[in-house]
Amino acid sequence: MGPNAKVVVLNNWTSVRDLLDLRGNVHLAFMPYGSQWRTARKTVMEFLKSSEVDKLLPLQHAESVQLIHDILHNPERWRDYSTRMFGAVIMASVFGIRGTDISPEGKIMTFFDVQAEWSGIVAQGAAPPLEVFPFLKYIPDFLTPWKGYKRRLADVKRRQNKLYHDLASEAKTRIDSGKGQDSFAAAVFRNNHKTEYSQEGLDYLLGLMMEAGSDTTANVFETFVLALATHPKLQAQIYEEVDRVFGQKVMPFASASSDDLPLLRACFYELLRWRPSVPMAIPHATMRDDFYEGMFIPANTTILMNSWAINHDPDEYENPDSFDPSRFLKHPLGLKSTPDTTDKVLDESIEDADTSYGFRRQNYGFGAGRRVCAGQRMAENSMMMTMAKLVWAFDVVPAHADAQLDTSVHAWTDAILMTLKHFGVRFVLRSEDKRAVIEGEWERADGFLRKFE
Ligand code: HEM
Repeated sequence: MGPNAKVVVLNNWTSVRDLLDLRGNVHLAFMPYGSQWRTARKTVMEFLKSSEVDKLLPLQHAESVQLIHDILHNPERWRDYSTRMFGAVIMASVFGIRGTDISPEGKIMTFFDVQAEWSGIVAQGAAPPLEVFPFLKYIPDFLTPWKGYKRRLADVKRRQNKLYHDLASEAKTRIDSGKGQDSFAAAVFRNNHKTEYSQEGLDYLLGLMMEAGSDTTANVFETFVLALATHPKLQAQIYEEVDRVFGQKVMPFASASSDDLPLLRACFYELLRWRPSVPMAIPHATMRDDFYEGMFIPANTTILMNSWAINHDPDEYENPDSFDPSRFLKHPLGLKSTPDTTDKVLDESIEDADTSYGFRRQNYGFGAGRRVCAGQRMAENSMMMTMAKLVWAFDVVPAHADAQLDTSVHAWTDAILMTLKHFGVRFVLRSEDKRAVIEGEWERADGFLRKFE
């Protein structure tokens, strides 16, 4: 909760547009909106703008080849490999370091471990509501339901800081020795005479990219695997599309610009709508007093954007709880009708909002307002690359033919970042010829990825 213990939950897209996108007088609870944030956002946007991010496609291709090769050889560990892959794309592009290790002590798994712990600690209801009941701080820790909360928070923060610091130091040493010159870290170190980040600021800025870009994307990919296993007819249609474009002899190289894969792209949009991995986005907070539709919202009120409710609004989406990518083939925003666009003054500055639909965003899975996800294009490239290869290589089926896989909300953990609980799937190689193609591509990919060692 915000410092004044007040919370406003935005449950429809028009209130998100009005309060976050058009007024923009809010900031993120975790890093106040101010000059420090503006500098960081500018640095991050420079690296994540489409023209720069598309240069990472060969890396995303090579890493996704490794993912498919890993699944082919050891399908039981597919989730470890998916975690590794999305972490490794950020490690290589941000720090210039290759991430191959999937042992629990390796950098990527340590990162995911710390991240899961942090996400659990800050989840709604897991932290003591000290702003509402200040007397709680006088109650001995062992008598509260949040027993050990402070110690756990301090411990996770210490582990996180150490990990970020170690990664930044390793990147610096490599960059000083002439390696990793085109990484985000190298650009940040080169320009630091202008931006003047402290050591802690640098560690945090680089760590933030890892935090923001890896498990979010891994979660969406894992949801795709579940969607394939539970929608065999749809899977056959996606395979048909991928096969038509790439054929049998090469592994797909797909990206956000692949206009010849409309169904695959629709799957990406539908995954973000159906099961948004950050269902309440990141808490924002108002900087000053405000009025909205007759309501007074004092400064320092926490603003929660309920992407889940927006994405499942039955007035806007046909059968909102069904996974149905075709809705995005019928309507660019996946809607059953066009929302009213006439009542609001439009502001040309909103990124990624479609003016033809009254500044409604294409989807709300990436948040909204000034703090909207900076990595949307990078996420779409990574997802298109991996989804196309997965479908090209394997038929994804439930582990037990007669078992019904759960796709209800109960199949996910309840935390800031929704993660799928265990579910059983098998990956059936589509043809023996493809095994040889995968092995050949893997050799080339491994050669490419060696430059990050
Ligand atoms: C499908 C995958 C992804 C999802 C669902 C996602 C979702 C989000 C959400 C919900 C936010 C908070 C927005 C808000 O508060 O309104 C966010 C912020 C952010 N995301 Fe993503 N994200 C994804 C991938 C990425 C990638 C690949 C990167 C690249 C490193 C990235 C970088 C960022 C950054 C830097 C921010 C913070 C922006 C700021 O505070 O100014 N994200 N993301």
